[in-house]
Amino acid sequence: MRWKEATLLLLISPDGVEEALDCAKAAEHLDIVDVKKPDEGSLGANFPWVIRQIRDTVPADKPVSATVGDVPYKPGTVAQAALGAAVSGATYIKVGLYGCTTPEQAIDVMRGVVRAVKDYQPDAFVVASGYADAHRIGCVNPLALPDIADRSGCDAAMLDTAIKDGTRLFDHVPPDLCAEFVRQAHEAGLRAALAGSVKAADLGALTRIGTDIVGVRGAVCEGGDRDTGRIQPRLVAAFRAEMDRHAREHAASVATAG
Ligand SMILES: O=C[C@H](O)COP(=O)(O)O
Repeated sequence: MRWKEATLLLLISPDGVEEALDCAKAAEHLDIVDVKKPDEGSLGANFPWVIRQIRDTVPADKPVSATVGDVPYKPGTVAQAALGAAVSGATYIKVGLYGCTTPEQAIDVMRGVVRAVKDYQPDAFVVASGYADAHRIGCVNPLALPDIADRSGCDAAMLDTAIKDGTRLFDHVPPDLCAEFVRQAHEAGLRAALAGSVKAADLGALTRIGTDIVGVRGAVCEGGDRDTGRIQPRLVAAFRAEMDRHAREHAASVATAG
């Protein structure tokens, strides 16, 4: 995919084909459609045929991403699953390194994923995801993700939250540490993606620190509820409008400072 420098992209995660249709209605307001199965975890993997149906549902110019799951430390299993997501039509492949307790384990898993996916589709975009609330599940430190992504040949480092209990990205990794995450990712030539019950109120900070992709579900679901609410095209449009407003304000303040 061609990357617009210094632009925050919006990734929205429908839970299946019906919600992907709602994303398609709001296609002009989003950048990436991310297939997941929230009832199987924060980065729960959906079925291959769902990925394929969603690829057929959303406009061809919108990349489809797929989560491979909150994965165990089983590099062969995960590499094979990641290839399955790519064969099913996803061009962004996201892996949640849930069962990796050390950077070495995480690198092991992601090297396998990168090889499996890029042997099949060299321009696929591979994302290594850690968890902002890693301390609650005992997995690898979130700030290790840029180095893990870099050393395994990924395209992006990401953070999400593992436990969706209303706590947000910044509750676990405050903005100054997220800024360090983004800085390290950029220094390694990677993109930085951030998610975790992100709300419109977080967009100012995410914009200022130079985040490349913001991942959202709950904030664009009816009632702000990622489990019982459905994605609403009008909420996607409103969220995008807030992103655009912050982008304009940030550009103006940079121009003034310069
Ligand atoms: O990748 C993005 C996630 O689906 C974020 O979901 P959430 O905003 O409900 O935490």
